[in-house]
Amino acid sequence: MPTEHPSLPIALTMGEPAGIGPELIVMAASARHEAAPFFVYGDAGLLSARARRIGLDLTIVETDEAGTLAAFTRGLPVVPLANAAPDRPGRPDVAGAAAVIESIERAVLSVRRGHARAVVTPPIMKEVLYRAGFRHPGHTEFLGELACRHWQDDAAQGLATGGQDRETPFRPVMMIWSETVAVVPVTIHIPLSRVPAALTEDLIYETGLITARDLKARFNIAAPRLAVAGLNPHAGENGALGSEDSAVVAPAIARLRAQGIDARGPLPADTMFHARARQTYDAALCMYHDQALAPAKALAFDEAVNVTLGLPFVRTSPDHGTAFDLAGTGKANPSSFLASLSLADRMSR
Ligand SMILES: NC(=O)c1ccc[n+]([C@@H]2O[C@H](COP(=O)([O-])OP(=O)(O)OC[C@H]3O[C@@H](n4cnc5c(N)ncnc54)[C@H](O)[C@@H]3O)[C@@H](O)[C@H]2O)c1
Ligand SMILES: N[C@H](C(=O)O)[C@H](O)COP(=O)(O)O
Repeated sequence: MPTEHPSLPIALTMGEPAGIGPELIVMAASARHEAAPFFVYGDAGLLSARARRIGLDLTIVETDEAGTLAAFTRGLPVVPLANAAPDRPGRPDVAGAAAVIESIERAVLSVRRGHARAVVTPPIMKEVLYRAGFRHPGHTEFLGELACRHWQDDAAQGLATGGQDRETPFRPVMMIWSETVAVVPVTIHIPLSRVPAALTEDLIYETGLITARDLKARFNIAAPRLAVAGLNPHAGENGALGSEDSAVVAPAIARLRAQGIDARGPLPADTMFHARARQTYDAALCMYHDQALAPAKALAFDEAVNVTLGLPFVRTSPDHGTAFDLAGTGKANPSSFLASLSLADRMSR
């Protein structure tokens, strides 16, 4: 599955201009993070201003895609956007939304066009993008659409796409990964009240298939072990505390097992994250966002990485959000962002 060229740089998006994303980028550039070259689709004025605010003396080099590797030897390569982003730390503004979206679109296209080998995205503020008309719940879902647009549509036009057929849409799957624990929310950015209806046997089965496939292909785990959480307390307590575990989750697990995948469950979610339990699986499939992300962030907030599985390219992101309370102060911890760069580098080699 990996098709990227290791000598290519990694493309960064800019993230929410008012959040900590821009300062994480300049911190990483300043640290010459493990020398895996990267560039950013961003606003050079904003990035310079943010570097100055947090006391970093950083050379910003505006360039085009062809010049990014050479520019990385001199500083932070920035491929300029058509849209501007205001430098107002802690004060998100819909005026920056077009730049945020453009940055994501161009980073994905840069991989498709062979200018980059992976995409790393600092956090976005979803609500401000919704106000600007953004139709996707978050990056994960938007990246799935961009993959379809650039890989599937190219396949339909007969262009080479590394084996992608023109019929099957990409299904992005969120995984929060760390050495401590890896979790996959089957439903992602939806209100809790909609989870039971959204949770179908097919959705759980397909999410499990994609997770197992990408753990093999991208993480070199020969026979991935999946632990599948139940939806209800005590995984439904034999139907006494809810029917979904036996009616929906268990049949999906049976289908995964029939495909040769080592999937177990439905397991009571409250007892599957303690240290001994975590030794028994490579990823926990969880039924809703916080069932997955709360344990992952509790156990590994500073180093966990958000990875999108199911795409024809590597995408990672830190596990935290925009942290408006820290933006512009220089106090944000860059470790999850640096881990995202390292993992993107490793996965795309
Ligand atoms: N990848 C993404 O795009 C992504 C991920 C998560 C949240 N978000 C967005 O971020 C916004 C804010 O979300 P939130 O407040 O729930 O979570 P958050 O992660 O931004 O902040 C939660 C707490 O953690 C702290 N924190 C976060 N990152 C930190 C860092 N690097 N160093 C030190 N402390 C840090 C913050 O100061 C805050 O106290 C929301 O709009 C959400 O949609 C985006
Ligand atoms: N659900 C993620 C989290 O809470 O960390 C976050 O919102 C990021 O999602 P995207 O990568 O889809 O934007």
